[in-house]
Amino acid sequence: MQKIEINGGQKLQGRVVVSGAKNAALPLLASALLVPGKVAFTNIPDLMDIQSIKLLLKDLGADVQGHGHTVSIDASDVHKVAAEYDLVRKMRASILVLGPLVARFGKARVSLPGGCAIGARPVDLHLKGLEAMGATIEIDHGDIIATAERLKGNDIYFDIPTVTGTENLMMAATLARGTTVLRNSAREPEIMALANALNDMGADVQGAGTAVIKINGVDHLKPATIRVIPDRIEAGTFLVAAAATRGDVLVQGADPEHMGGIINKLRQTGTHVDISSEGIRVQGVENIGCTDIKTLPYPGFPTDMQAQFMVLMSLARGNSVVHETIFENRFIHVNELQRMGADITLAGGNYAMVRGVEALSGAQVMASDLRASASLVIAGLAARGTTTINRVYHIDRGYEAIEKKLASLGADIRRV
Ligand SMILES: CC(=O)N[C@H]1[C@@H](OP(=O)(O)OP(=O)(O)OC[C@H]2O[C@@H](n3ccc(=O)[nH]c3=O)[C@H](O)[C@@H]2O)O[C@H](CO)[C@@H](O)[C@@H]1O
Ligand SMILES: C=C(OP(=O)(O)O)C(=O)O
Repeated sequence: MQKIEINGGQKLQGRVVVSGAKNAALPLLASALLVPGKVAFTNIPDLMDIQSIKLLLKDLGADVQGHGHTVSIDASDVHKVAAEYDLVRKMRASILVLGPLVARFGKARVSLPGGCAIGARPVDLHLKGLEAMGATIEIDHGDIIATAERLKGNDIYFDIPTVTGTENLMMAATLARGTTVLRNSAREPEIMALANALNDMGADVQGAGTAVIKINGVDHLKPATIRVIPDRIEAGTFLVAAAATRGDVLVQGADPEHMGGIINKLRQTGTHVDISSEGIRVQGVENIGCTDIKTLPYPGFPTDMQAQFMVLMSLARGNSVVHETIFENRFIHVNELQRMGADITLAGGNYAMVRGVEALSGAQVMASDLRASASLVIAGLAARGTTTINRVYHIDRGYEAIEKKLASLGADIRRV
């Protein structure tokens, strides 16, 4: 099993180009199932999760072409509506094929995603929404079976703003009869990107990016060419890595409009953040200030940046409180950071108290999930000595060529 080895202590310096967003690309690729024709995508990130969804779409009978950053999907000849357990278990976002399949083909069978390291992550709100649109839902031997001759528009209220739930229902509603209104929708930039793409395909989606999304159903969607937005979490990870190593990095192509929560917190630590037409530049400071973090749905501080930010707080002067409100078990990185000398106490109720230390020290650590892995990489970059991160496959789900990008900024990092 591959590991990443880092000799810490180098200040990151230079420029790095942000990749396309994983969490935008996954629903966009799934949305191609709605179209009887070829949909072309550019700026697709080269990641394991993208390989997983391409395999799933191929298995359903879609013609999937291209590699690297350009992919086309032609779902004219889809002959199978079942997403198998082996594909779904590798990537929870496989649930995103449920809405498109039932909307276009009247039936879908998708293995129920299990819990994962960061929490139980139920999909009940996806299923209730589809039921409200007239689908019959059964759970059979661990699979969700959804059937509907044609979905019907309805007024749907999400108990919790769910990102993939909003995306699934928005996609399903494009081909439903009549109007669907989604209330208390998630407002993440990836949802607006999906709505724009669906509209380019001939759908009528209004209000994405706000809590109320209105979708007037149409009979067919048509091919289009879609560019994936920049990855705000990858960009944020590089910015935090620059701040933690007291470096100076420009993340080219990062969209500051999508990153208000992250930029605000970086500035509260005293880190210099400059926004220009090229992207976002961070200049780290010796005396990193402490700040409290509470993860919230967008536009609040993203849970997908919590682990990385905790490393910065571990190096700050003073104490910070980190409150994770989205997932019930997203502190698995804490044990590993403690092994590197971080002073963090879990206070229950999803609170962590972080007392800043002078320096972290390199150690053997274990990655447990995607963003936990990113936090260990940042810790390794800032630490004194050598850090070896085991189970590094988690990071390949969501970071394109991470060690190459970091090496280009002067990090002493390699895969072994
Ligand atoms: C592929 C993708 O885009 N993944 C992102 C997406 O995941 P994902 O879409 O899975 O996360 P959700 O927004 O659905 O989850 C938010 C909260 O709602 C709960 N919930 C969700 C659905 C449901 O039917 N019932 C329910 O109770 C979840 O357990 C969680 O506590 O948003 C998360 C929150 O920003 C991010 O961490 C993930 O990176
Ligand atoms: C939790 C994440 O992804 P997923 O929802 O695909 O598990 C993430 O991107 O941090």
